Amino acid sequence: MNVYKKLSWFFKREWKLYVGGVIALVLVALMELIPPQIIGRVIDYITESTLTMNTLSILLVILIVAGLLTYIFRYFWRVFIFGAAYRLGKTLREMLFKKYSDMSTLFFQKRRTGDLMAHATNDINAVQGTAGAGILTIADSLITGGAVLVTMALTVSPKLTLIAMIPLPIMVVLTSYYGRLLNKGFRKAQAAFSSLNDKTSESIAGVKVIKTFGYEKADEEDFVELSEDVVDKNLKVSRIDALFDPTIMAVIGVSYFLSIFYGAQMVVADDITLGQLVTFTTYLGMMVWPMLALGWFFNLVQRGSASYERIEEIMNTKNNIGEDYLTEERPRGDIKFDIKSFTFPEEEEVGLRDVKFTIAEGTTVGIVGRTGSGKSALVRLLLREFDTLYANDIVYGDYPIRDYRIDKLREQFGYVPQDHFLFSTSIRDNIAFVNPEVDDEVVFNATRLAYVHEDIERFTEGYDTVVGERGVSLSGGQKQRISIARALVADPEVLILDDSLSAVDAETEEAILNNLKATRERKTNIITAHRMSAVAHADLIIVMESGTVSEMGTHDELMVSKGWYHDTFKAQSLRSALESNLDEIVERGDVDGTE
Ligand SMILES: Nc1ncnc2c1ncn2[C@@H]1O[C@H](COP(=O)(O)OP(=O)(O)OP(=O)(O)O)[C@@H](O)[C@H]1O
Repeated sequence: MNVYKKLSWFFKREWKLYVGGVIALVLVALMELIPPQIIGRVIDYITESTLTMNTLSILLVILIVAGLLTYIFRYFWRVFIFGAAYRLGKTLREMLFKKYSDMSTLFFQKRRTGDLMAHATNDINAVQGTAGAGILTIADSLITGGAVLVTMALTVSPKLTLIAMIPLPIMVVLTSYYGRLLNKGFRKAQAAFSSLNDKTSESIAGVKVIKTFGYEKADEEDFVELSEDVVDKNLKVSRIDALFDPTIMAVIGVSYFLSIFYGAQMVVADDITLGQLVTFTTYLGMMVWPMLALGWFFNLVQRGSASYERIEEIMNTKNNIGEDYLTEERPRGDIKFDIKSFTFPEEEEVGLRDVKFTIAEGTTVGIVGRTGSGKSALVRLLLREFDTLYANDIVYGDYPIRDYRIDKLREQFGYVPQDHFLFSTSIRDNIAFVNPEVDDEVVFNATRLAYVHEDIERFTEGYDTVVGERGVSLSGGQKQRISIARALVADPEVLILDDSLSAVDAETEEAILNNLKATRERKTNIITAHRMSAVAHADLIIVMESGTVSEMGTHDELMVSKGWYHDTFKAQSLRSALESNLDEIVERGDVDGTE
């Protein structure tokens, strides 16, 4: 029942619909009381030989009117109560989606996609069931059941009514016990469904890897195993489900037995007429639905509670990004990194330590270093992906980054992440993502800067080409350059390219960097890269090594100091010179490629 208390905010909001629905249910219950009365009267008139054509016609007209009104009121309770439940589903889905949108990347790192999707679908459906069919079943069972009981007592015999109701408490005890069992089983079934959901989405996303490794069969077996688990858990729920109806029918059977046993004796003793006994048993037949509804109610409540608890768990998860801020100002100015130590969430080892450097406003800073040295971690800290896990601070302009409103801070950046992502929509919409209303010229300008305009023009559908799941596959380099164009459209104060030139050849890289140099002269640029050529032109180069800064300076300074940067730059230059020489030799035909 707790779930209703938790949903009280919704019932308060939609009370009019629920009151309307319950009134319609009461009216249906009242209308349904009429036919048994008429049947009893007709039987008694027949046994007393007093039935006239006139009386019969009046009784039939009453029956028809009652039937019509029942039809109308049934329609209204459905619209009111189920309508309210759909609104609950919509509200919960929106709340959940907002929560997902507000959460940091860490949240998504820890949760499985399928699980998050299952919350938004299956769990919400179960809660919706509690607010719709749940309310219906309890209201109907109380109203119809109550009305039938009172009528039985008032129009036939209170004593016989009491006798017929003797088995009722047994039913209430048993069905609420089944309900508790069902809660546990249903939670497990929902969790199994989440895993299956997750497996499906991962297999679809990773279909290329699965196929190239010839892993289809093993993947299918994994899927079948999870699918069997879902069936197994749901079968357990069904076994509990299956206990409800037979228990209720058995209780009603006992009630019938008691009513006929004692009712017949009362007819013989002239305490009630035969017509009254028939009316009584007809009413008892009408108790079948309210009792089944009561059983269903316990069932729905437990399903709804299990699912609501799962949703609540997500809603109560705290965002690890602090939401307090000190200033409404937009960040402007130099960016000063002063990180004493930073540890990744749930890690023990320090990820970054003693990182101290300044990115002057309007300059270009390159960050290089071996793989895993902490280049992306620096960028992610600047974007406030991890908020509270480091000592000292990153100061942007006048305030530490944590003192700005997060949306204002992030608006300053145009970020091209390492694992770039394109939406399943047109290339144009992908590029104009931050501002769909932007002029085509702005989009073209960005794609020219990112050196991808001509590639896009070559597609039959040009900028309207749909990418991803529902459209063409783009090359890694094309995706990267479209992602760069997307970041450039907003002409951000700070452009961050996190290893974003890795999939383009050296010439394209040079062209893009020249474009950026020419157009972003007064803006800040942060470029992380593996190719030293991508940062050689930067005003400041930071070399990272095992989470700390090992070298820092301009290209010329670093070449003089002859450290890792110098060695890597030399080695990479030599390799590219050799490669281009080799290309020239092959082109001239001096080398027979086959031998
Ligand atoms: N969320 C995380 N939790 C724990 N460790 C992490 C997390 N993200 C990154 N790391 C670890 O931190 C280290 C630095 O990672 P980072 O991505 O910053 O390296 P990088 O220099 O950008 O590497 P690459 O050039 O390969 O992209 C790596 O050892 C990585 O495994």
